Amino acid sequence: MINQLRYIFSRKEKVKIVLILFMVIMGSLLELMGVTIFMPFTEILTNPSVIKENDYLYYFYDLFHFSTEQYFLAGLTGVIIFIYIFKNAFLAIEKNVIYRFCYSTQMKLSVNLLKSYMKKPYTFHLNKNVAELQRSIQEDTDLFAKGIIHILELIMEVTVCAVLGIYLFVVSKSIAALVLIMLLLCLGAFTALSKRYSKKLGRKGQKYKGKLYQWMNQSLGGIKEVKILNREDYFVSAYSGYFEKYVYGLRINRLIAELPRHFVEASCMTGLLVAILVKMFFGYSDITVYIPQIAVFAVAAFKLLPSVGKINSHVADILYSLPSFDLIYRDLKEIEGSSEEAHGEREEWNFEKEIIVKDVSYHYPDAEELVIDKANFVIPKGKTVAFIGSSGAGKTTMVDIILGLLQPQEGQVLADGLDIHKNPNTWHHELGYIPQVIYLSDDTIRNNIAFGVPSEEISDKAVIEALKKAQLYDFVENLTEGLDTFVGDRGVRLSGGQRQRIGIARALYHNPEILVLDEATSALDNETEAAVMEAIENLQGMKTMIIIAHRLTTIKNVDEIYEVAGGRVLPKAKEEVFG
Ligand SMILES: Nc1ncnc2c1ncn2[C@@H]1O[C@H](COP(=O)(O)OP(=O)(O)OP(=O)(O)O)[C@@H](O)[C@H]1O
Repeated sequence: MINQLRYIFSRKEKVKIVLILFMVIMGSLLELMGVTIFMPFTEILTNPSVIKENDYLYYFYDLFHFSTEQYFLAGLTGVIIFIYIFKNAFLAIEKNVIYRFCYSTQMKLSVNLLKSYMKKPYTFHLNKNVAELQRSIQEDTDLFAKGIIHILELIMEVTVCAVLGIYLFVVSKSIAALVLIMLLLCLGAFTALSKRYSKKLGRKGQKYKGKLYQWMNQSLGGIKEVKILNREDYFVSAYSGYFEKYVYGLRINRLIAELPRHFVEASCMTGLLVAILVKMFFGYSDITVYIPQIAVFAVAAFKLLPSVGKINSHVADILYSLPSFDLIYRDLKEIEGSSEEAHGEREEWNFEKEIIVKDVSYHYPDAEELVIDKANFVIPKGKTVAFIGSSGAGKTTMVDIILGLLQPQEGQVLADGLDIHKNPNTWHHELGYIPQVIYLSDDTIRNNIAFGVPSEEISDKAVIEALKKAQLYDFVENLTEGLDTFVGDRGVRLSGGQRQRIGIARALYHNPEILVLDEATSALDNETEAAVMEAIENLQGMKTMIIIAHRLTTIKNVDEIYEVAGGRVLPKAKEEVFG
C-alpha cells in the first residue's frame, strides 16, 4: 500500500501529508493537555493546601501573585477553559485540512481516470464494460478518498491512545497495565477478524457496485424496449438482487468495524473498576487518596476508549477500501505511457491525393481468426466508395481500421504517404464520422453539432452551414428556439431521420475532407432514408466518402463498391451488384 500511495501522490501532496501528520501529532498533544490539566484541578479541589505543598503549583501561585487558593483555582479554571476552546478549534481546523486534502485527491483521481480512459486506444473500450469504468471513476475514487481519511484518522487515534497511555502509566502503573492488557487483547482479536474479512468484502463490494451500475444503465438505457416487452420487473429484480449482496457486505463490514467499540468499552471499564477495587482492598483503604487518580482515569477513559474502538473501525474501513487502492494504482500505472498523447501533437497536414490500404490484416485482440485478410485497395480523393457484404463480414472492422481506431497486426493505411496509425491526431482532423446510431447529448442543437467545442468558441455560421448541407436547416429554422432547442437525453425529442441528419451536420461542422458513414438505413423508414441519402449524395464529389452500405438501393450513385467477404476486400463491378 505504501508503494501505491507513493506512486499516486505527487511531491507537493506528499509534503501536504507530512504537514497533516504534524498537525495530527499536535492535536494529540493538545488532547493530552486537556486530560492532564484535570489532575492538579481535582487535587486542589479536594485538598487546597496542596498548592503550598507542591513546588510547581506554588511557583505559579507566587508568579501571578494570587492572594487566595480560590483565586488560584479560578485562574486554573480559566486556563482549562482556554485549553479546551483552543484544542477544539485546532481539531476543527485539522479536520478541515484533512477533508480538503482527501476530497481534492478524490477529484484529481476521478478526473485523471476519466481522462486516461478516454485517451486509451479504442480496443481498450471494446473489452471494457462501461459500467465498470463508471464505477472506477466514481466509486473507487470515493473509497480511495475515504480510505485516506481513515488512514489519517487511524494515525490520529493511535497517537492519542499512545500519548494518553503513557500518561496513564505515569499516574498509576498497575491500573494502566491492566487496562492496557485488556485493550491489546481486544484490538488484536478484532484486527485479526477485520484482516480476515474486510478486504475480501471490499473486493466483493467493488464487483457488486460495478454490477449495480451495469444494471442501472441497462434498465434505463434500453427503457423503450423494456417497456414494450413489459420486462421492468426482470431488470428491477436483477438490480435488487445485486443490491442485496452489496448491502450484505456493507453491513458485515460495518459490524466488524463497530462491534469492537462496544466490546472494548465494556471490557476496559471492567478492567479499570476491578483495578481500583483491588487497589482499595490491598492498598490504602482511604478512598480519597485515589480521587485525583480516578478523575484522571475517568477523563482519560472518556477519551481513550472511543479512540480504541475507532482504531478497529478505521482498520476495517481501510481494509475494505484496499481493492480500490489496488485498482486505481493499477489503472493509472497501466494507462501511463500508453495514452494517445504518445502519438504526439497534430501536424499541419492536408489530404491531397489518396488513401492506400496496403496488405492490411486484422483480428480482434481476444480472437485468432482474421476478420480482414490482406486487404489492398485505393480510395482517391473526392471519390465515394461503398463497402458491402453480409452481416458480420467485417465492413465495420475495415472502416474502423481506416478511421485509425483499430491498429492492423499487418500492413498499413497510408494517406498521401502518412501512416494514419502513427499520426492519429493529424489524421482525425481530416475525418468526419457518422455512426449508425448518433449519440446525442441532452443539450442544444448548436452544442450537439459543435460537439465538444466550448460554447464561446462555437461558430454559428459553421453550424448553420453544416445544417444546410445536412438538409436540416429548414426544420431548425422553424423551431421557436432554433439552435437553442434542447434535443432531450439521447435526442428523444427528435425523429430518427432528424437525429441522423444532426449526426451528418456534426461530422460536417469542421468541414473535414473525408466523410465516413455507417449507414443507418435499418433504423429509418424509406422516406426518411431517402432524405438522409439525398443529403449525403449532395456531398458527393465535394468530399471523399466512405460508406458502409446495408442496403444496395442507397449506393446506386457511388464511384466504387468493395465487397467484404471471408476476410477479403474485393472490388465489385456495379453491373455485378445491381444485376
Ligand atoms: N470487439 C470484438 N471482439 C471480437 N470480435 C469482434 C468484435 N467486434 C466484431 N467482432 C467480430 O468481427 C466480425 C466482423 O464484424 P463487423 O462488425 O466488422 O461486421 P459487419 O460486416 O460490419 O457487420 P454488420 O453489417 O452486421 O454491422 C464479426 O464476426 C464479429 O463477431
